[in-house]
Amino acid sequence: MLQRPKLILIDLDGTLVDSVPDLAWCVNETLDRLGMARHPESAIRQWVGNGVDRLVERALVNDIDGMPEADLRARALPIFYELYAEHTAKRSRLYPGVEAGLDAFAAMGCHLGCVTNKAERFTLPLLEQLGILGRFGLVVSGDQLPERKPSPRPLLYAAEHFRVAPGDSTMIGDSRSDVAAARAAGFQIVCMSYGYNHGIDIREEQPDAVVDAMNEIPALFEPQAAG
Ligand SMILES: O=C(O)COP(=O)(O)O
Ligand SMILES: [Mg+2]
Repeated sequence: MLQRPKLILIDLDGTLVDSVPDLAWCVNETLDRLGMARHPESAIRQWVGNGVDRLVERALVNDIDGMPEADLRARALPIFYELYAEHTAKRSRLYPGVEAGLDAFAAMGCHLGCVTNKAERFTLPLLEQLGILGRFGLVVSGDQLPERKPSPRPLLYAAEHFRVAPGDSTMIGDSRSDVAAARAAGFQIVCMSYGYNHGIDIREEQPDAVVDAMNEIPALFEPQAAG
């Protein structure tokens, strides 16, 4: 059993939202406009998780570790930003079990926050358009603090905001960055089996638990002490 948390922080892409259909559409439209070859959605899926700039950089060189020339990057990013601002939630959907999971966390009396590496200008509209922005007492986006996941900093910032100790906090995510950030922050970490961990099974990162749907998570926590 996992300790019953007072604070739950939840990752966005690959955890709450299947955002790859919009991200892939925008990446490929950007590549088209630059006269470059498109990529299959399955490749693009592996590049999500380190922010939208990093996604575009990887797509421009078709390599998760690569970096494009500065002027190609500078031409591509504004095209992608303009497209993604329009296509933030056109094809993106909440995963099954997310709303029921959020209901259950609220019923447990937990503070809830969203901690993502996605830039704020896309994070807030995405949460809003999918109808779950109001569920979170705090949203920490990838460009809001000097460091993002896998740094523990956004998690510790949120714990401080809610005045909850890291040892009473749980992170829910889908990638090795979420596991690393949670471990370094002293949070418990639960991962979703369905997310985007760069094509690698998240079980290899040894989170405290792996589940197939968010509404399975409340049953992992020890029951509330009587009285
Ligand atoms: O790569 C991104 O833009 C965001 O990814 P995350 O929500 O999984 O942190
Ligand atoms: Mg994620």
